[in-house]
Amino acid sequence: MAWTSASEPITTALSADEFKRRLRAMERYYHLHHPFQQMMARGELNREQLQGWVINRFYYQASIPRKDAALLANCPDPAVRREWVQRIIDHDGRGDDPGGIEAWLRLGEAVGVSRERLLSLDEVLPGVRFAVDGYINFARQRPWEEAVCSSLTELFAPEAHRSRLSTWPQHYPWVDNEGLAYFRNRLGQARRDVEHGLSLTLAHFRSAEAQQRALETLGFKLDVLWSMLDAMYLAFIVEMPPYQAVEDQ
Ligand SMILES: O=C(O)c1cc(C(=O)O)c2c(n1)C(=O)C(=O)c1cc(C(=O)O)[nH]c1-2
Repeated sequence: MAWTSASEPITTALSADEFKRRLRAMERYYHLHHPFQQMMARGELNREQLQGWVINRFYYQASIPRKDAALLANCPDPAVRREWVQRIIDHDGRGDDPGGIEAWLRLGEAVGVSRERLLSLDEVLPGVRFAVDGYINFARQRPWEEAVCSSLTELFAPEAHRSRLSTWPQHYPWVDNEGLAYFRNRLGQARRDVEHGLSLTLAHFRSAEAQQRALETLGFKLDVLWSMLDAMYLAFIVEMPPYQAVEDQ
């Protein structure tokens, strides 16, 4: 895998600063750099392609609280749970706050996809489903500290949200600006999440072996995000959705 061969194995325990630097260096493989997102930022997606991204990414959004609930179920530390539970509330909402999943449904409406169509999950590509389910299952099966570490791609997410906020109004003026609230809301939430996730990762991955495992865990998560976009690229850009060859016969 690209991110493993590009990264020297850790053989002696790194200082916190050096370990953080190594985690941040994984940004090079973040999905922001995937050709699909590059096309999105350059305004090269047509309406159906942008809609396809919103429809498929909805499966990720809808699955994040289930992933976080799996982490909580594995975590015996009430202090960690007390903070981590906020992530579920951010997505599901509470009281007057409708939450991130609702914000994504509004993003769907802003790009011309009804909430019924998003909620049905009927158009989620199998590759996207497998990648996202892989993330949920990882949180179910692995120690909670690794699930914490796997969320650290959020270190890099604010740049992705900022890019969409600055490029969409210019390139996709037909998208209602109100619909971009999801990206605006995540800027603050991701910063807070990352501080918590990073401090837990620094505290729990101290030996060389553990730090190496942390890099590999972050690499696994990069794979999840990249694979989702590979599936979308094949279906919407190459125009080779699953089973098309069979159906064309
Ligand atoms: O739009 C993006 O590029 C992006 C990336 C990520 C990420 O890096 O996992 C998340 C999000 N958005 C996001 O909105 C979100 O709520 C979120 C939660 C998590 C996580 O792993 O717990 N990642 C992300």
